[in-house]
Amino acid sequence: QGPGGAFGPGPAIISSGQLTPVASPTNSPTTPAGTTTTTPVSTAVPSASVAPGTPVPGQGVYPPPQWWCADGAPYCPGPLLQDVQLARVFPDSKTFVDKPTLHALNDTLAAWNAIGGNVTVGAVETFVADNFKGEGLELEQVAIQGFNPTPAILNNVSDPIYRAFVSTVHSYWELLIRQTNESALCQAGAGACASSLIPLNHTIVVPGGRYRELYYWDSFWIITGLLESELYGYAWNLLQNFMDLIEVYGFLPNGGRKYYLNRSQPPVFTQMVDAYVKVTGNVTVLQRALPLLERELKWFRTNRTIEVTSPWTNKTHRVAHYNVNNSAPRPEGYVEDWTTAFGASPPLNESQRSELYAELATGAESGWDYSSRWCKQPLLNVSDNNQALRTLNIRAIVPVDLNALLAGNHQLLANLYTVYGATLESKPGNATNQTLAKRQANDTASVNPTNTTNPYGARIEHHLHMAASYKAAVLDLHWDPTKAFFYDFNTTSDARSPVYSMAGWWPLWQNITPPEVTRGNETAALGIVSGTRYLLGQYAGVPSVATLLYTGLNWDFPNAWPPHLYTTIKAFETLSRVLPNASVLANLTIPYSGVTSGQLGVNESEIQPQPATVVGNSSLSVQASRNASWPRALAIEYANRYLAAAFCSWYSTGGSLPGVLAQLPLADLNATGTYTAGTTGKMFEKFNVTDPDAAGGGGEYTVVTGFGWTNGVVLWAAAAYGRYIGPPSCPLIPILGATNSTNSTGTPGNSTSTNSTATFPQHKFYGFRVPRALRS
Ligand SMILES: OC[C@H]1O[C@H](O[C@H]2O[C@H](CO)[C@@H](O)[C@H](O)[C@H]2O)[C@H](O)[C@@H](O)[C@@H]1O
Repeated sequence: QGPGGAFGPGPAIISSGQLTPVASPTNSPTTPAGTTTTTPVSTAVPSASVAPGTPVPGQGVYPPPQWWCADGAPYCPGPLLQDVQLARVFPDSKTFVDKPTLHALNDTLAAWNAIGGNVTVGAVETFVADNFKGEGLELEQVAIQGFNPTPAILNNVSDPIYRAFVSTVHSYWELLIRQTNESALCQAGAGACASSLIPLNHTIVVPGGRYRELYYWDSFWIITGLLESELYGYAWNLLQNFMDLIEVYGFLPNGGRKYYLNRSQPPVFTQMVDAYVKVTGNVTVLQRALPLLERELKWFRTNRTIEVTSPWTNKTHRVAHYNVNNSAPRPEGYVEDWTTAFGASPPLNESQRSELYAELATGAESGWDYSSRWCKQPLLNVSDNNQALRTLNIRAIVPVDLNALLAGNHQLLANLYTVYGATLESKPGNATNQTLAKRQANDTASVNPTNTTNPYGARIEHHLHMAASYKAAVLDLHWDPTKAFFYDFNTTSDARSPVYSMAGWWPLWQNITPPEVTRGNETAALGIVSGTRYLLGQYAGVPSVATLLYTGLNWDFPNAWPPHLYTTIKAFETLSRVLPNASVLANLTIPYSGVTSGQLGVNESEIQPQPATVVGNSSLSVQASRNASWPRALAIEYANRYLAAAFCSWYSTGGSLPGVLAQLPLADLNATGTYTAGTTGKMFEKFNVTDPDAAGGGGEYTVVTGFGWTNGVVLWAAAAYGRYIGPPSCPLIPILGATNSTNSTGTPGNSTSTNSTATFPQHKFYGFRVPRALRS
């Protein structure tokens, strides 16, 4: 990869007109186009936080031009970008690079050059105000089409509060659907304005907040939710956009901005196509998708694999790692990356800085930006993350989740060829085609490489071989039979990483079971879940905490991310399938002493405490889980915790459900420390393992709300497990259920819940609220 590498001499750019919009296949669900509604464009005004005459730091030392950014636009690393970003006229580095220029690129560059040397913060402030438009202007919100206010999944949710909540989350898609705003688009050429947006031909669904464009791996959970919401057309549109992107660039970039073109993200496109085909039975999408799925997987194989010899078996495996060719700060994280390089001691020389920038971009490619998983010394200085970030070593790590995912992708692609080949064999228009496809897509056993009648026999064989190859690597390099869990493999130390992380569930998500478990050994399987059974009892919030190390990084304790809630439950579902006769346990949770030795990578004394101020641990509140086999019970309890966290954090930021649940009084909302006056409930991008009421935190930006994958996983969890889950219970938050009864169901200091059958808001909880801000 590099100049002339992945996609030719310069960046190829999709612009309207360059790509022929793809027609909807005849039997696809309606593909919505857009009727514009109010476009939520914010125009952050540049504002200096120091005296205008203050010189911008760092002048004269700039990173080299980057291979992916040949047009000298303001979002490309160079003097303009660095001086503007280091003037810090916006609190968030992403704001500036999302602003299109007001005038032609040439005029903008001329205005910049006119400033001359010795750039001051005031000069930057004026330059940005005079030459740039609102960030995100090139995308517009569109009115949702084909919206069914009562999708079938609502019937799967027993509790009335949750049902109304899920219905509300379902309605949030409209807030996140965008289409390229043709009228605001910068055309190609020197006389045109410049914008970092990659224009797309179809509607997208954005995560929300500062993430105002398409994101690659987020879109898998977004599509999962869209399918639950019966919004098949928007799922189809996302797939078409991804296919357009593969056609133009040869791979899928991190997101829909040109500054993301030097990297990808966890490759979940095959999973998206598979999910779409399974739910809709629409296999015609495969006609275009199959060659492009091939292309994406080949890109990973060509650009992101290395050979590693196992220290245990001496076998050599070709395995994937994240690896970005980059020698400049990330444009959207410029201040942060520059500060990591320059703001900590000892000073780094130019080549050390280049290496660091490659590591930082590679961390972003992993989706886990950033985490103790990738650091040589994650706990070096927890009050200054720059110290740990300087020890990033991600390119030398063979991530367990990535390799498990690739194994699963090849398996799914073999399945999809089988399905598509079968439909070609039957007559076009045959009414049984879709039924057949749907059945086969759900039946992995249907893949038969010796099926000579399938025209794709050779491709099926190839992908089964690739799946087996990645699977063998995962079981050799990542599975630790002593600790009974899957870990990253570190090529620097030639050993497995000691960090217990949620990535370790991905092999089971992708149906890779260790040999002990495959043989039906329940004791071995209980060893795998021992750590998570302990965490379920230890913490009050969503137990799928990224890691157990409290570093202050975004993908570490206490943050629990929606994708991992999903993949962990999927892993439990795999165990449930492999062990159909698994026991019903008297106690689902266990003490630390019951955890397989060494599994969690930290001693009991190093386990972060559950703050006593958060009471009302909602674990094991689900009656159904008490009678279920343990893999199923774990899945139910995880879903319960997740729905509780999504609901409670939304409710404590002003959420209400007309006729079902009143908004909290202002005094209570203010006490939460997360409420912003005048707003309604927020859907957070991540949660806190210790507190179902709170959002996650840390990382390089303020917690984001919206939020695509959060909503997608709420809808999925509700559809799959909502029937088992009773009323929500939020620690120390009075739930103002609509009821005529004045009976209190709570006592001071306990969490509570309410039945929600009646009609008028009433305080149901006479407890007290501990302001989050006062908690340790
Ligand atoms: O601006 C900082 C980084 O933001 C993104 O990463 C985070 O948000 C994404 C969107 O929800 C998510 O996909 C990713 O896992 C998060 O860590 C972006 O993807 C990064 O490239 C970017 O540097």
